[in-house]
Amino acid sequence: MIQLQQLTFQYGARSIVDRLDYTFAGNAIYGIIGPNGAGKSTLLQLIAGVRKPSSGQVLLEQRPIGELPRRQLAQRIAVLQQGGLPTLGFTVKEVVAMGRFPYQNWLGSERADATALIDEAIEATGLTHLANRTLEQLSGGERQRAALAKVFVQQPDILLLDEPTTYLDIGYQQMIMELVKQWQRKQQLLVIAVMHDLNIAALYCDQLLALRGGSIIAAGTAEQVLIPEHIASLYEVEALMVNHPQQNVPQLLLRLDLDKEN
Ligand SMILES: Nc1ncnc2c1ncn2[C@@H]1O[C@H](COP(=O)(O)OP(=O)(O)OP(=O)(O)O)[C@@H](O)[C@H]1O
Repeated sequence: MIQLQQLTFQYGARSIVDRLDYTFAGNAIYGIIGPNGAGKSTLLQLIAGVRKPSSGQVLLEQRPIGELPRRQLAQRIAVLQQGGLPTLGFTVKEVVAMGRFPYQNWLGSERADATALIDEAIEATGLTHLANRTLEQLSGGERQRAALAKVFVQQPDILLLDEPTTYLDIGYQQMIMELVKQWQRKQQLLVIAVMHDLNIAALYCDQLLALRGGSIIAAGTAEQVLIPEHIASLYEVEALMVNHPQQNVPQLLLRLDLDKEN
């Protein structure tokens, strides 16, 4: 469980994250939505412990996140950054194995052999045939899957995803979200994902948190959050909501101003 208590982050006098109170309970996928510059990535960095709050706090099981030793934090929280992984000449297998760093001693070895876990993660992400290729020889979608395999082997109980499907075609978007969902359900993880695609967010997230100007303007299920009034207030667009015929969740269509076209 992650609790935000009056969480605030400022650049100079400007509050990027402004006195947030919110609880992320375990075993669910939370989506953070909101316009560009709303403070979504900053919030994720505060939860990851890579930024320090200006005031207020992030609690992990009642303890301020800044008090936890780095290594212990890395065993609990994994972060999938925007754009996947940098390409530095490492193979898929080498990069995935790096997910085990938090469990290794200073000689780079760990008590249990993690080879089977690494192979399993590579297989689950459909990368077995690419395991010995270097990252620069992969497509963007394959690289994103390698990044996901790396966080799988980190065996966290909290997974933070910063726009996990950006730059991916719809096939890869669905594959990444399906993998995350299957893994989340199997391991009962807490997943917190910054999402730009509201329709994907509605399909995969159990709860949504809508941010604008560093404040929460709505929180709840997709049905509660994705209503035209909120969409207008977040993005300044007029939305038409339709029901997904299979999943019974809202999906968004843009309303066109037909007068403007003539
Ligand atoms: N180093 C910095 N100094 C000053 N302001 C910054 C700095 N880094 C980010 N900001 C500002 O903080 C605000 C929030 O940025 P953040 O990246 O958290 O937004 P976001 O909601 O993730 O946006 P996006 O959807 O565009 O990724 C933005 O207005 C941004 O310009």
